[in-house]
Amino acid sequence: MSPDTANKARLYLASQSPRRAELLEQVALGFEKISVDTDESVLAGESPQDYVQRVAIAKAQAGLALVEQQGLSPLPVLGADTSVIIDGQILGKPRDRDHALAMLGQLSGSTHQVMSAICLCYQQCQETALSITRVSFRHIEPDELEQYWLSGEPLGKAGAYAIQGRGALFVENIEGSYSAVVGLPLLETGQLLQKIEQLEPYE
Ligand SMILES: Cc1cn([C@H]2C[C@H](O)[C@@H](COP(=O)(O)OP(=O)(O)OP(=O)(O)O)O2)c(=O)[nH]c1=O
Repeated sequence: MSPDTANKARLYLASQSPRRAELLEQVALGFEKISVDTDESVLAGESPQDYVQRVAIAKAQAGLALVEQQGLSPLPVLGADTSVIIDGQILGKPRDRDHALAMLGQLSGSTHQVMSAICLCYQQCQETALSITRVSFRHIEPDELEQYWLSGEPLGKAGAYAIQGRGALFVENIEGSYSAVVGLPLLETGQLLQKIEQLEPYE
């Protein structure tokens, strides 16, 4: 494993999302990436808030277990989850073209929420934060949706769009945290890291 930035690592990023790594680089928070595999199925009756937080916690805990198993240097482990919520429905990453077009069709001409949860685990401590952003889309024509799918951008993105990419052409308004929509609420990440670094190390 090699450091992902020139800065001294302050945390492990338990994520395969290139966006999350880029966001940490943007604010010069030194980190090392670790890879974990987490089941992202929604539980019956689970609220969107509970869902994103539970998955972020699961990713961080899986990362912490890996760090301990491999005897890596002890640093906080960050897990995150981002979902798009419309009419109480949780939209994750699209399975295929039809799924992506159905999601984008739902988002067209309306307002949705993007929920991004983070969890930092360090020894016996666990801190979580939830960021909720409102995003409004203009109406999108069916042929635009098709073109957007063909660009390849919807795959791997919650709600089948990327605000940091061509998806920005659909965004009429955003109220909340831009970085949280891209995948990692940076304000909360900095705050939780500071908080967890100040805690007494576990004896
Ligand atoms: C809404 C939106 C989401 N996304 C991305 C962020 C996340 O990578 C992805 C949501 O899926 P996640 O399950 O949160 O993350 P992931 O599977 O990509 O990565 P990992 O679990 O390994 O950490 O959607 C954007 O890049 N731009 C956007 O505008």
